[in-house]
Amino acid sequence: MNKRPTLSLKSAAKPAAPKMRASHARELKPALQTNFQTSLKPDALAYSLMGAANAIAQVRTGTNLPLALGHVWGRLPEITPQARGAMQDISYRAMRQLGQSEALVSLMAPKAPEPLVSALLSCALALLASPDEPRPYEDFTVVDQTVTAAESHPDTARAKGMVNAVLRRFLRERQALLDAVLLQPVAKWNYPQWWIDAAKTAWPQQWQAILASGNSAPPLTLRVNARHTTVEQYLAKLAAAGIGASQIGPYAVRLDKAVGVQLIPGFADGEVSVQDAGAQLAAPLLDVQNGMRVLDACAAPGGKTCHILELADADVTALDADAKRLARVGENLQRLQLKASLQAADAQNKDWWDGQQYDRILADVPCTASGIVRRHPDIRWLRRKADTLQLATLSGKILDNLWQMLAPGGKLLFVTCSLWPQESEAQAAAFAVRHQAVRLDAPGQLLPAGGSGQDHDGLFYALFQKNA
Ligand SMILES: C[S@@+](CC[C@H](N)C(=O)[O-])C[C@H]1O[C@@H](n2cnc3c(N)ncnc32)[C@H](O)[C@@H]1O
Repeated sequence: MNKRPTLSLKSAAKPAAPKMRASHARELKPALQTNFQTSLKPDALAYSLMGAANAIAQVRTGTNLPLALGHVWGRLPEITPQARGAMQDISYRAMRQLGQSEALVSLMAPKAPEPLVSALLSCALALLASPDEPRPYEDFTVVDQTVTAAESHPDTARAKGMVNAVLRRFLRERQALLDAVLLQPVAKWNYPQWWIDAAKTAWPQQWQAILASGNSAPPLTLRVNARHTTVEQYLAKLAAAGIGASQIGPYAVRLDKAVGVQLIPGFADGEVSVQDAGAQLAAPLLDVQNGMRVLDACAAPGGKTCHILELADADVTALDADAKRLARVGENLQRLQLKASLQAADAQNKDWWDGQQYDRILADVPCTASGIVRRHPDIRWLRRKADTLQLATLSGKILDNLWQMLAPGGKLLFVTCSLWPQESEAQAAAFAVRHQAVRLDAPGQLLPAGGSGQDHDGLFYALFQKNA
């Protein structure tokens, strides 16, 4: 029996939605129920669809997808690893196609559906309109299981007939419906309109490729631990385990097909870590030598902290404002058998600092994360246009504070995973002027890229030196 759940969703800022016809243009009501307790069996697609829909409904009211999935999984003691994987897969697909799915629903449903119904339809349509060939499930199975899922939950049961009608109509009129909605940029690109406009303004030549890249599934890229092995040796180890892979950076190996970390040879022993090839540029650029005092000022979860320590015997302080996230730096250091001092503190302040200047500072500042949307397809639906300026203001304060902690002759590496110049190049240029900082050679803006021999997220790097 489904219990009437009690927990209410955090009602955060209203999410951006694609253009809707008049009857849909009213505010979406926040979902009132997030407890996902079900009589469905974990091996049924309906079970995974309902779990994924629950997570998507939470994203639409401001919760990030990993957290939302965590809430759902936490309420399902009987869940299997397969069902967890299926929920993850469906919800990530749904995020990548949300603009299109919501536009389709807006075209077909007689009135705006309740949030959980809308989310369930988005999950089903992401499977039925999947760009993959073949599609992940038979059309008939998706429709049947979505209707079963709708029937199983008190928030969706009344909409069962409408769900059935919408999905069957989509199957009958697929091409005509798609042709109609794809005239809307939000449906075509699957980003909020302000995001599409920002990409066009910042990157007039590349915006389409950038948006398309954010909708692709990310590769699984590993960083080979230089203290343990070499890329050549590790590639041989992968080959022996029957795992296809290629080198795409000095320490970066991209697997041909993603696998769970438990299946990656040597992962538990610290031979490799999961890290995007673009992010792997940070530690070498920082040019850390043995014995240096290094501050990693926005360190969690510690990918770059660990890479620095794989390359040099340095005295590293890993600082992060989020104590929970900082604990993950500790876990990563432990797996890799590395040591750093962990400090939960705000990089805008000096109250935690012992007054001794650093030889190197890494400032991988908080940003909109617009360069890593292929890994986090929920970000585009969670961010607001005003976030860019707000985050740029915060990161400017962090940079100004850190500069005072840098020794004369020392280097500060400023990093963002943003595509927006306000957070990146404009910030770097203004910083250089404010502090008369010498700007050293660094990649600047790396747009997200795939293709032979490379594959990385969108990142920005600026390297500064303090006059001696
Ligand atoms: C881009 S992430 C860092 C990723 C990390 N360098 C890595 O490679 O794994 C930015 C981090 O900044 C932290 N942060 C946000 N505001 C901060 C502040 N005022 N002071 C210090 N850390 C902050 C966040 O908690 C987050 O972990």
